[in-house]
Amino acid sequence: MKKIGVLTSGGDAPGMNAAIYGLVEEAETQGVEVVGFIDGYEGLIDGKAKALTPANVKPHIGIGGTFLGTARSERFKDSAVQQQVAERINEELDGLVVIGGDGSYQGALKLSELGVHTIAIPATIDNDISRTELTLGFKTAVRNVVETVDIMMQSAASHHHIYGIEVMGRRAGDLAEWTGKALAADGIISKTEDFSVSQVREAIEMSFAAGKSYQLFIIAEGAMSAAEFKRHIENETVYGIHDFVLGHIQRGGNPVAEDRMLGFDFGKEAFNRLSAGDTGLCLAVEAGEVVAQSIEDHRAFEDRRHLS
Ligand SMILES: Nc1ncnc2c1ncn2[C@@H]1O[C@H](COP(=O)(O)OP(=O)(O)O)[C@@H](O)[C@H]1O
Ligand SMILES: O=P(O)(O)OC[C@H]1O[C@](O)(COP(=O)(O)O)[C@@H](O)[C@@H]1O
Repeated sequence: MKKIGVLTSGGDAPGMNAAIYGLVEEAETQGVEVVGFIDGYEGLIDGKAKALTPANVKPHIGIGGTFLGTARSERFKDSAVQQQVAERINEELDGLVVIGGDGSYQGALKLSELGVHTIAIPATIDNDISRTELTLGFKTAVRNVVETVDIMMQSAASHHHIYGIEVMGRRAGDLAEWTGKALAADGIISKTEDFSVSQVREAIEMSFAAGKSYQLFIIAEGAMSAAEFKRHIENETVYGIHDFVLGHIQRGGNPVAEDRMLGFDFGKEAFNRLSAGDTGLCLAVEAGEVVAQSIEDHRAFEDRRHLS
């Protein structure tokens, strides 16, 4: 193996830069060159890349986002484009590492079917990839939500307000569940079927009766919007709701140590897999260890707690 490529794709996730570092550092020990494609599959299509070394990647390991840039590339979904890209990559490189979420995995699978040696690394704040205990960025997003809501609650407590806060997660409820627990929320709506006006009313009444100074409901974006939550509660009870969408504050921020360390491990393992001649694999955490699985098995995401 002489030269490999790496790209970050889909929603950025803190820890992506650490994964690139783990890959580049391991590659250097084996004398293998690494190029980083700019803006995910967009850079792959246009041949936009830069040479990566441990020295030029290291300054980014403590920073959120991805210094390579990322994109949601519609162009790459076209099979003729995939074919052209695969032909070029097969001439120029000995392998490719794709760092991204479940959408990016599908692109990685296509490339591997077209003969490009491809390994995928799970990176998304949603933690919505099947058969891995963790995705890169999730723990940092949990930290972001908890610290932000802690601040918001100081005002809520002063006014005895009821907050309905919508968190990200696309179709998955992990971010809502983890942060709701950490914040001792009065209710966590992580799936649509978790929502019941009477339960929310009861929770508010119990909370007030217990003398709590504020009420907090954490809502997964895939379950319902904070605006919908407010509408239901205000139409069907006497209570008023302050609704918030936390938005992209959840996705940025310097990665927590766990996301950096996991990134290093994923990057290193991705290199070792390519070096062993593997392809069509994605990395995962199982019982706390980094393992490799077939990307194809992830197609249906059937064993995750996805929302309908
Ligand atoms: N079925 C597919 N075939 C080929 N490429 C895909 C497919 N689905 C997604 N992709 C590529 O992966 C990119 C990222 O996917 P997206 O779902 O936006 O984010 P994530 O990877 O974070 O889930 C898409 O913009 C597209 O370029
Ligand atoms: O930033 P965008 O493009 O509006 O996308 C928002 C979506 O991206 C995420 O933040 C991350 O999703 P992915 O990692 O799957 O791309 C979701 O939680 C959210 O639904």
